Amino acid sequence: MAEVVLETQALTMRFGGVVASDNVNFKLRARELRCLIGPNGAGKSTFFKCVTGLLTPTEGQVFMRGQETTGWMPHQIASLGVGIKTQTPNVMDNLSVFENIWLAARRFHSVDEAKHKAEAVIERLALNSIARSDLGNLAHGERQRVELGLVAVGDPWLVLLDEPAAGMSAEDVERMTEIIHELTKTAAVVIVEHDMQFIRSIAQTVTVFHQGAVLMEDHVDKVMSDETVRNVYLGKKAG
Ligand SMILES: Nc1ncnc2c1ncn2[C@@H]1O[C@H](COP(=O)(O)OP(=O)(O)OP(=O)(O)O)[C@@H](O)[C@H]1O
Repeated sequence: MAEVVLETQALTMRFGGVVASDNVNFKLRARELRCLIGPNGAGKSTFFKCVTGLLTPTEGQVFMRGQETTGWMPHQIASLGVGIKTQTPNVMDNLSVFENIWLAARRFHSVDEAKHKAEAVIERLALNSIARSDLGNLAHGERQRVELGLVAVGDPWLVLLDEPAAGMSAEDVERMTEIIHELTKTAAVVIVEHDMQFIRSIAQTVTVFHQGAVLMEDHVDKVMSDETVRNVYLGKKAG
């Protein structure tokens, strides 16, 4: 069986009296693709933030390739070879796509290597046609793809994405799907997502969150036809 690259043990996050993440035991193996789903307020973002270092869990532990990372800062986690895309854009509008990706590559590589790396990522993610355009002139979907380029340039073995398809057109979502499949050739990928069409097009296994806890973890088709899950999405009490 493939190596476990991400694991949480009894991960719990409280905000005052609110248990936003409730005793979550999660495991992801090398090159696995997993979507985290659930209705609004289910605890997906809180879990994502605890794993990516934006929050320190109140209780429990996070492990990446067996290394405990609980309480680490996002840049420390990134230095392990983990690519993180949050909902806050991390790009410079007045620089071109190539320059943005080159700058990200410089964090890991020498000047010359960074150039080769940036060119390779642009090729790999099919960004050639917009490589010389300034970020500020790009459409929303294109910017999202460039942000995945910034993630890919570090050759991550684990990629953590918060709503990469948010606000995208159907065509953009299709391109994003291709990029994510490309990433899974070399990395395990976790995606927090709302867009069910997108989830169906990329995911095999999904983890459903409800009231901070994992309600179900199974194949996307099985999950979507499950009555408890359907009730949770419709706001009925989970039985
Ligand atoms: N900083 C915070 N302070 C207090 N409560 C919070 C904070 N962040 C999240 N919560 C609460 O924790 C619970 C889980 O929220 P979270 O944002 O993780 O859910 P979510 O599944 O990501 O929701 P959405 O799909 O709407 O983004 C909610 O009840 C929310 O109000």
